Amino acid sequence: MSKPIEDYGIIGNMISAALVSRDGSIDWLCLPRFDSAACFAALLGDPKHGRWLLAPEDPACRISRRYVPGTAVLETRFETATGVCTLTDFMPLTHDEEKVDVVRIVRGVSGEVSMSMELILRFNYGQAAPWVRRRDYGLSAVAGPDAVELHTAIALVGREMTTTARFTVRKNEEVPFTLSYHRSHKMPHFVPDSSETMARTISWWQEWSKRCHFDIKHPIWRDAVIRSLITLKLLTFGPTGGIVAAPTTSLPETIGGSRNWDYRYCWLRDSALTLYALLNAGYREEAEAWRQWLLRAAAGHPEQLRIMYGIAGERWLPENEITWLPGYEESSPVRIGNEAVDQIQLDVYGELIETLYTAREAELAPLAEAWRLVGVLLDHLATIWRKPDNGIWEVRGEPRAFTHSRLMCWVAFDRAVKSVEHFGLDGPVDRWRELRDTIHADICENGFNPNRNSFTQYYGGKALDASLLLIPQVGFLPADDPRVIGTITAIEQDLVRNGFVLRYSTDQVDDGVGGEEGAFLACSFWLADAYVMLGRIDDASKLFESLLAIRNDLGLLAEEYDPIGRRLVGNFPQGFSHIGLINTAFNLIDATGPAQQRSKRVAPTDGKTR
Ligand SMILES: OC[C@H]1O[C@H](O[C@H]2O[C@H](CO)[C@@H](O)[C@H](O)[C@H]2O)[C@H](O)[C@@H](O)[C@@H]1O
Repeated sequence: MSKPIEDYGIIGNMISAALVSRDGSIDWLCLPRFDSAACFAALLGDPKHGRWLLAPEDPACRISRRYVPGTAVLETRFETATGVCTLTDFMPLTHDEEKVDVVRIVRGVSGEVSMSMELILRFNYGQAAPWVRRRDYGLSAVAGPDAVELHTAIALVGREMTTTARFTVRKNEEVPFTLSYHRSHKMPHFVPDSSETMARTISWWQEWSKRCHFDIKHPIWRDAVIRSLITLKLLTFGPTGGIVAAPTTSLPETIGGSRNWDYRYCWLRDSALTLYALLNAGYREEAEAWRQWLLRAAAGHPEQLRIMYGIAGERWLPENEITWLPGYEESSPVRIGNEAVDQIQLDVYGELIETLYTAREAELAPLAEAWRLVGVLLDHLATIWRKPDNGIWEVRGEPRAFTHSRLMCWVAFDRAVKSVEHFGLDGPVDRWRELRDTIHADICENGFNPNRNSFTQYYGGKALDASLLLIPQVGFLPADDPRVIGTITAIEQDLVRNGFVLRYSTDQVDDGVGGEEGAFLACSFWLADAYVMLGRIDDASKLFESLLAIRNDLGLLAEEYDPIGRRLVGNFPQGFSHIGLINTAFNLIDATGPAQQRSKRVAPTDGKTR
């Protein structure tokens, strides 16, 4: 039986991440990297697909939890009839991509608590039961290329391919457990001292989050922004700077449906908004690493530009279904890999070129190869911008002339022109200006439906699309242009469900998948941004507050929200949603926030305290 998505917290070390449920069970962990096979996959099945539980034996205990402030160290507090204890979960930082540890420390707070542990290791996404050997420090488990060592002083019992233990913890006692991954042909390693490692991990995260520049006059929003930044950092693959969209695969967009995708990859689309979020919050180093990742990933022939890449820039991400996992609340299939990698999505040219332009505006070190890449990409884009594509939402139905795709083609040429104008860079600027104007006219003529008084999802259609909320934000038309106001009004009328915004209506648009989906949270943040740009600050604040209210108790958001079932759905936690939160918060506290910066093509404020 699956647990609500809200029940999960994330811990991680910028190599991989684990989901820990309220009841003390790690139900998702891929080792050694985000995109490796999971060794705990109960999230998409049940405990026999792998999990690691540490919990009081008393099922009636009261549970509360929090992150140690400013960190990714999770603390769950269990109150039982006989005493209170905490469980602290974290993943120590590491420079070695192949040595990844999870540390869990049970600490007595008062009285005594009887605890039990259950470890079910199933490598290869819940399928491969390992060989388990007893060791003087605990156990070692091997399955093919993978091995883990469990270090504990507690006596272990092995039964039916499950390792269990029972122990009692009293006030001020600490009982640590560590699980350390290594390649099975290599030597195991140890986490030297779990308490010291915890102290080091806490202080690293607190130093990191102290760097956030967000006005302390708004403490609640500031906390939300810091949690979102920590989440974004946790989605970063440290060695390369790539940022995964989410650490999970196949958490469904509709419970019981088939809209289940693998998000453990890096999308070019999410890049420009990520850069604004990082730079405004003062994280230049991370922004620089992200830009470097983008440049390495996109390097090569412009016709071969992909819309997403693996965490090190891999291009081969074939999509397969895992038949032995039943899926979250029976939502099948469970997919590994993502077929969208081979799609044509023309907006990515605009996303990428805007990211490089913004980096230059923000005075990240100028890179000659970045400008060369822009020229090569635009030569190609000039020949293909009229082609039908799969669009921002990666539809698997018929390719169309999506309005948002063309909008971002306009952005691509616009930012190139601005680069020549602002930085004196060399390029065929007259040709780019001409193409920019041609695309602008084309969108206004074919992407706007006068009868609906709205821009539409694709040329000649009637359906709406929430991506059109970005029209003023990217500087295509001012927010008070009647066509923009008409589009915002139409979206408010047609795409808002119980206060949250759908990407499009699955009743009116055939996206080739079937079934419904929840409200896409990034789109709700974009509506709040559009309100800010229109000066409707109260509406923006209200919407932002209602988005904050649907975060789980740890401040985490999934990709979508089911406004009828009132629960988070989709992959979790999702970068796009948290990027939306950060950018909207900055827009709300500052008239020159990311939406204005983007529309005016000026630099993010680069971390100056507001
Ligand atoms: O639901 C349709 C598509 O959903 C995924 O893509 C979404 O997530 C991406 C990453 O944040 C985002 O860039 C994209 O715009 C979203 O639609 C999925 O990966 C696709 O395969 C799927 O068709």
